[in-house]
Amino acid sequence: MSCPVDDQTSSIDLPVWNTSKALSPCCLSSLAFACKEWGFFEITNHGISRDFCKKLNSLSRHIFMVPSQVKVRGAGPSSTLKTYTPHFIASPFYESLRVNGPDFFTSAQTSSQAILKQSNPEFSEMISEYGSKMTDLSTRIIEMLLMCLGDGLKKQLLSEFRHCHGYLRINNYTSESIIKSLEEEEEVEGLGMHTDMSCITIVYQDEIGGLQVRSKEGKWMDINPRNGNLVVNIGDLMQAWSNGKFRSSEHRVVLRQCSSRFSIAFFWCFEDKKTIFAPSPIVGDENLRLYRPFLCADYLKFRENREIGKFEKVGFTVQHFAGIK
Ligand SMILES: O=C(O)CCC(=O)C(=O)O
Ligand SMILES: [Fe+2]
Repeated sequence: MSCPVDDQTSSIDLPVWNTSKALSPCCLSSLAFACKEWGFFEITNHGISRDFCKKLNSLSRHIFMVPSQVKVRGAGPSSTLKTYTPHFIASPFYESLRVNGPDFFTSAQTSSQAILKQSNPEFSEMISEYGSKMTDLSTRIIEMLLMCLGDGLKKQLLSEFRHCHGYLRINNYTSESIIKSLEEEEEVEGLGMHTDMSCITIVYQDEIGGLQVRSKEGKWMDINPRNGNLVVNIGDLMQAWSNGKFRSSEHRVVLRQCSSRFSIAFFWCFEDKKTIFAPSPIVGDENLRLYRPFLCADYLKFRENREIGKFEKVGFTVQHFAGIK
């Protein structure tokens, strides 16, 4: 994983949804196309300013700066609490802090208290605001996706998502010594190829960039959101629920010659006890189902247990778990 990456990449122009405007039929069809082809699109006018993210970055940095043993000890056994993911789990260059909704404030207080040995109300307030904005956005994104699937489906199927819940991962990528030794064009994987286990994920990444999506042909494409846009991607649960109408794409993060990178990923997921089974109006009259029904919690367990120490490595996706072939 620490080997330099040497693929040739190009960047991809994703459609941008201006969430403060009414959705035109043309915008809806380009979003529908992007969700099928790439499983990725961007959103703008999302209510999160650059200054807000910079401030959150600097507050998070205080937590990440704590010595490694203190963070691991403070967050408790990561296998049970999953609060803090230290370096060398997903990659040598990656660590992350998880904050659970719906009460983001309390969860952030607990995490910061456990690691810093004192609460950090400013951090918790900001996380709470971020979490609640992401929750609202997720609901609207799901509505938009249902509209992409066909006329009238939003009304018919929205209740399927009524028990969704969200959590955040604050991601810190650092690798100063290795990154500094890289040649100008060289890259390393900060987070290896994976698919997300969510319905949808909303990602803020700082100006360093590095997020890439893998095309159907296996080519890595850079995602460089402009003007502070957030990136949205389809996760495995949505791919299965939509009977493959939306694609949960493999993606990764590459690091170039820089000392650190900051991102926040918000995962919007079905409740653990939901049975994922594509509704008939989506599957259509031919009834060609691509996935057998499965319990959401069972899929999460499958992913977690099959990848001891490997985080969200691809190779075990919803296709392997529930795909009908
Ligand atoms: O850091 C990023 O930009 C993306 C992170 C990601 O893919 C994830 O946390 O699942
Ligand atoms: Fe991801």
